[in-house]
Amino acid sequence: MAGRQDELVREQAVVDRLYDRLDELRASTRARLAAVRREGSVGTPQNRSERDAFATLYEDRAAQLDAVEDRLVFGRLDLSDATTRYVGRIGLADDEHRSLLTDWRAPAATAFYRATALHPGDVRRRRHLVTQRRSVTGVEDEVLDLDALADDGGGVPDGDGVLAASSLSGEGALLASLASRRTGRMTDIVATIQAEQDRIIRADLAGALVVQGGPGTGKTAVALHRAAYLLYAHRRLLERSGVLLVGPSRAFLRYIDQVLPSLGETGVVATTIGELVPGVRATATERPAVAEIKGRLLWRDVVRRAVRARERVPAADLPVRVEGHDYVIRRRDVRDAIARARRSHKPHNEARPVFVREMLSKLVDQYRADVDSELTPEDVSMVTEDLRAHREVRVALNLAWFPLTPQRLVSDLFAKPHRLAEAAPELTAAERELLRRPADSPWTDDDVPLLDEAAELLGEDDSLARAEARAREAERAAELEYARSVLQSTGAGGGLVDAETLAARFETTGPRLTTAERAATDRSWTYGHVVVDEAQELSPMAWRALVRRVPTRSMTVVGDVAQTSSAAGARSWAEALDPVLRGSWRLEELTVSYRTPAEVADAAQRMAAAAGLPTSPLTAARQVDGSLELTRVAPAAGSGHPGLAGEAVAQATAVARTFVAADGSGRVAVIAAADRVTGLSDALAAALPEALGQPEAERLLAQRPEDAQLLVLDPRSAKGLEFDAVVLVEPAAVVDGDGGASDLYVAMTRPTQRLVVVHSRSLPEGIVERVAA
Ligand SMILES: Nc1ncnc2c1ncn2[C@@H]1O[C@H](COP(=O)(O)OP(=O)(O)OP(=O)(O)O)[C@@H](O)[C@H]1O
Repeated sequence: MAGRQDELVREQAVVDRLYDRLDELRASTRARLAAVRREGSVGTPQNRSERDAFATLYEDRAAQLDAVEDRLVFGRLDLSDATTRYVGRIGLADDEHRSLLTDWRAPAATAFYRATALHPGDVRRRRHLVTQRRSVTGVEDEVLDLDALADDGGGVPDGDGVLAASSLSGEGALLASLASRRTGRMTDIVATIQAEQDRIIRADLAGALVVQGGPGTGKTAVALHRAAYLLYAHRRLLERSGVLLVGPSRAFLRYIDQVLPSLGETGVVATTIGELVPGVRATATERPAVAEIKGRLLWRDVVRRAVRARERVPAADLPVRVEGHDYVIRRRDVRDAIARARRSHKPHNEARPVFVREMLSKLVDQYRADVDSELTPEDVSMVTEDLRAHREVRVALNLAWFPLTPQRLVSDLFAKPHRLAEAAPELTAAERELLRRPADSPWTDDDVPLLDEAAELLGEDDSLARAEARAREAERAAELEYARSVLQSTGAGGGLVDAETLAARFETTGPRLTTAERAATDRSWTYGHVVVDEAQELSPMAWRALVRRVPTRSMTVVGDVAQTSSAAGARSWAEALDPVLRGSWRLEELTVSYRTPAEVADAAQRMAAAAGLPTSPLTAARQVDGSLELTRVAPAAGSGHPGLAGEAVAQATAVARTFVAADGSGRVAVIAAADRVTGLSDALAAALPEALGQPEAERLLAQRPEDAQLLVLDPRSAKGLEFDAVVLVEPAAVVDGDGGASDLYVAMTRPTQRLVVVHSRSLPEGIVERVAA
């Protein structure tokens, strides 16, 4: 063991040096930040704005340096020119700019993930360093060029050498990471990215890349590491335009929210479809049949027609009397004014001033004809203002060109049957009836793409724009005042620069926000790249809303069409993407399951195949003894299945004893059809004190749902998440639910260690392997 010990000592010296360097950089960044802050808010606005910019820069850098503490360095490459390269979370150099540590995203680190015994390139040996806090606790070597190492007397250190021909890179480190207890938060995989994943992570920025893969193949991990890679490789472009990450739910976004910061990236905007439109928050869930209808692309036309319906020629001419004069709001004039406003090609609300201006000028013409004399410009503006202020005129013009918000437009469509009938003739009466709901109903995820469509066609409400313009004017006046005071106090200005020019130079562009903050509050922001996870759930209308936000179509789309549970989601990528991306997307596939043990993955694959789901091939990376348990319960007499619930609770507490630790690690989920969740949850809570003891029961029951180590949930809520162990209750009932066999596929593939299936009905086909007679 002496060889191995020596290696550990040598590596520890390197690791110490790297952490020392990290500490030095932290200290100097903090010192600079403190110096900038000390200067405070004195000086010209320009000085202040420069200082703010530096403060933000140093704050970001300090946060980045703090975030890389854990496993700062994890790899080493021994190259054929006898040099050594260390790979870690960030790049570090010494004072003379000599590289000490290579950022995992740099081209020089690619070989760490890609070199194989067959194609070693210039790599002779790849070493994985295992560290705990700042100590090196293990090394794992893969010798890629056996001849070269034998020549110079090198070799595989004893202990943890791994097969050079292994298909998994850094197998020991990988398997250790896969078997580790789950914490309820996803961790990065930067030390053990596999070659097929690395190729996707580093793929070109341009175009839409679709990553299809079965459950647990690392799609989410790959999508997040790709976002970090793209920000590194295209920093100038993406820092200005931003990266948008779209996930299926807030709970999911919380599950993954530490991954990017741990990779030193904090500027990504994360959202769900339900939060895509600022000012709207979807809180309700749609019935599947309604979700399917709302997802259809026909809403493109429906929303357009609904907007057009608010630009309308009245049924008859309307006489009005204003300040003693008689006018007629003529149908012909309204028709012409509508045509003129439409020709401006502006969105509805923004084109409204054109319509109003046109109508008022027609009415002034009537006045002119009436008084039969030339009008001075003052006369014209007085008459125009009288007309504009007159209530009846206002009402008539509003009816002809109604200013409205996206919320009002969409809500009216569902609350007023005649509006929907007029705008959506392609829907059947039964479908329209399904959509009907009161005007004040809460928004659902499926409404949001329709609201976005409406916002696009309506544009800003000009009353809002006017209010903003007034606010800007006030701000500008304040700046002008400030500039005057500067001119006075410095004695400058002798005809060379006036207060207004100076004010224009000082003019701020609003509060100083980061790209991410600005992007998140601006509906019309266009991003440099969009990453979509669980993308199979998106409806055609949701795709439209997303594509609108990335005109370059630079996207990473990850998902699994065999796991689709939304009625509006995709069953094939071509069906989902061709209408919006017109064939300009490329497909990659991931096929190794890193999460689910082989026995469980195989059962899930058999079930999915028997149910006809469009699965990708799936090979499990590891075997775990006893990972699949099937428990049949006899249906109990009387109402419901108390026997089933009782057994589920007993199994859940038993696995909790094995997997849930008091230090907060370990996660166990009971997954059941949605209508059983509350009952099972109550039964489990009631059983805990006796099963696990009062203190442990209290500890577990006090946990917030998002941190719960033992919880009951339905398959849809479990999507994208993982647990050490899962107790799956009555799979046949899961298949009977809205998500069908896809939901069961999701439920079966959540555990990293053990799946316990408790059932009273027959198991869906495939779960049990049929042995040929
Ligand atoms: N190269 C790797 N090294 C270590 N762990 C990995 C690697 N690839 C994936 N994993 C782990 O495998 C698990 C599954 O990954 P992930 O959640 O990204 O899969 P997924 O394909 O998105 O799954 P699902 O389809 O169920 O949403 C995670 O715990 C992830 O950290």
